[in-house]
Amino acid sequence: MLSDWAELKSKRRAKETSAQRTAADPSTETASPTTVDDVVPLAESPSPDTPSLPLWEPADLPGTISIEQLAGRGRGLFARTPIKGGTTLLATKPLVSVLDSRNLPHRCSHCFRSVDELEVKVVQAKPKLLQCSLCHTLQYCSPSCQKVDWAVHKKECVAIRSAIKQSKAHGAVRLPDAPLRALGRLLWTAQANAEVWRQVETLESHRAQLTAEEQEKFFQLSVSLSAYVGQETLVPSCPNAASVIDLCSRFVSNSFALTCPTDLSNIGVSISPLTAMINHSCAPNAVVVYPSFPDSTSSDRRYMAVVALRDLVAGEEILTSYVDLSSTKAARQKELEERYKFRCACEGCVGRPGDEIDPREALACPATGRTGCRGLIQIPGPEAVPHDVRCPECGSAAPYRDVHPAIDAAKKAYVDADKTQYSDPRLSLLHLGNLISGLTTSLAPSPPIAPSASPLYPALQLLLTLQLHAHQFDEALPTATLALEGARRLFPAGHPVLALLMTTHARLVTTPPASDPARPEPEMQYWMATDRRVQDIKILVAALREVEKAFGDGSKGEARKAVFKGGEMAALLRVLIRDQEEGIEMGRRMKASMAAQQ
Ligand SMILES: C[S@@+](CC[C@H](N)C(=O)[O-])C[C@H]1O[C@@H](n2cnc3c(N)ncnc32)[C@H](O)[C@@H]1O
Repeated sequence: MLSDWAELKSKRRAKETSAQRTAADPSTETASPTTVDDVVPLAESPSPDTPSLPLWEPADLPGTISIEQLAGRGRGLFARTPIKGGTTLLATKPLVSVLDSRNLPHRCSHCFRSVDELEVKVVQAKPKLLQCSLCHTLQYCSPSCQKVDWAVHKKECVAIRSAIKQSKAHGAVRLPDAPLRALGRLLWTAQANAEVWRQVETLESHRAQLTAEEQEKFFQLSVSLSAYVGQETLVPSCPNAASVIDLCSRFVSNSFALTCPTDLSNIGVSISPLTAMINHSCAPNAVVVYPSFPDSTSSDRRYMAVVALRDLVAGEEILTSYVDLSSTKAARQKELEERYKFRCACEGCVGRPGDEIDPREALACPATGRTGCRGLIQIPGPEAVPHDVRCPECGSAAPYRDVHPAIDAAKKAYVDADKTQYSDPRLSLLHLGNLISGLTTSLAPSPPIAPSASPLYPALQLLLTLQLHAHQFDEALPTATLALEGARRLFPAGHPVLALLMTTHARLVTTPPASDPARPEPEMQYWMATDRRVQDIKILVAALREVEKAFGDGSKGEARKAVFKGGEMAALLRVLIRDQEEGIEMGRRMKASMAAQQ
């Protein structure tokens, strides 16, 4: 098969020298264009010639959902009946999920819980993860997780050991990265179960639309894959070069970020052919989450859920966003064209009448501090001459001078902060502090940038993560408040990012002072302020309601819904609410006994 590749490469080079690049499949050579825009025949408008993908009916497809073939965009999932917002539309187990290399040492490789999440359950002793004694790479939270995972890990373990050995011979220990390990697991799973490969083959491949650079990247990936899993595993599923490119292309356009159930950070990658049938919109009506149902078996924990963000009508297409909704339209469209090979013409990109101002590129109303006006002003283009800008909501005017240089400098500072967040979080905090003051103070006399605008919103998100990690809770509260204000403009109601920010905010405002037996007064006074504590419970309950909607109702039968609703994050909030209720009860008893003594 590698000779097949060599032939493909030399053919391509030959074509390139004559200023023409060829498509990946040698049997269907077509001249390819030279820029992303003209290389890719983008699926902009429905094309009646689009070949139909197999209409595979998965066993776990609920009766409320149908699969339909759409001209120009392949298959899609549709609501058969009206469905309430917050309903778990799909609860499915991905074919493969793997942790990225950064998370491998800290999380169970079967149920993906981190040491911190285990600590919530096992209070007495700091829990430890069990390491695979052969590869010393994967960790497990329990012998049962390790035992279940061994079915695939036994092959992966040999491959990882061999990859580590080879990398050592080249001077540095290098672990195969997450996409390679995910593809490896997919191939080993398919070897044992032919149905798995049948599902993989239903995924959309964009082989014919790849650029020369992508072909080169996939060529490198396929060489690494072949070395990692061995020819005997690769060839039965992918007998020729075209089929390996298809596999790589399918992986890129159909894989999902595996996210942590309690902070939504990316921790790895998943493949689910059922969920991958959902098409994209920048104004989505559904979202993919991993609620990690509490108090359930390890295989229950690994469910991927698709949750309705709002009520759906019968016949409505289910649409999720493939891209970060806080990024600008230009950035979203670039990613969709490059990775998913279509030009997005959704409501979020084309806009609705009255939606002229993009909150990602806006200034805040200059009167906000005085009047509380929540209006936004679109940032004028860099060529705009100094003039006054006006808030479209309250009409307040402010002098405007070009803010683009300050925003560009802040974007650079954000990239630096993002890069050093793990290696040097203190430096990251410093960069973010400079960035935020640059965006607020150096914009004067122009109005300040809106908290939803780029790069202030991503900077607030990163700052919040670092402050929480560094236990800087007092500093984190204003950051969370501002980030929540920005997020409300960027994400549709019911979105998990809003639920998470509401939860973080609620936890920061309701955390009691630490217990100190030598100085109990602050804690006593805290609990005896029962009216304020009752308000705190309301804040926590409001966050819980959001989380229950955003992470879904579990949809696994009424009896289980009470526990499963909202997943792990809701379970955590229920514990906090119970603690608060117990604290209030304690405060009331203290007040009563003090009154009795007087
Ligand atoms: C994860 S798949 C979605 C399901 C796909 N339609 C199928 O039949 O397998 C992603 C691919 O679907 C197509 N797609 C998704 N959303 C689209 C949209 N809004 N407009 C056009 N094509 C879209 C693109 O080809 C994209 O690479």
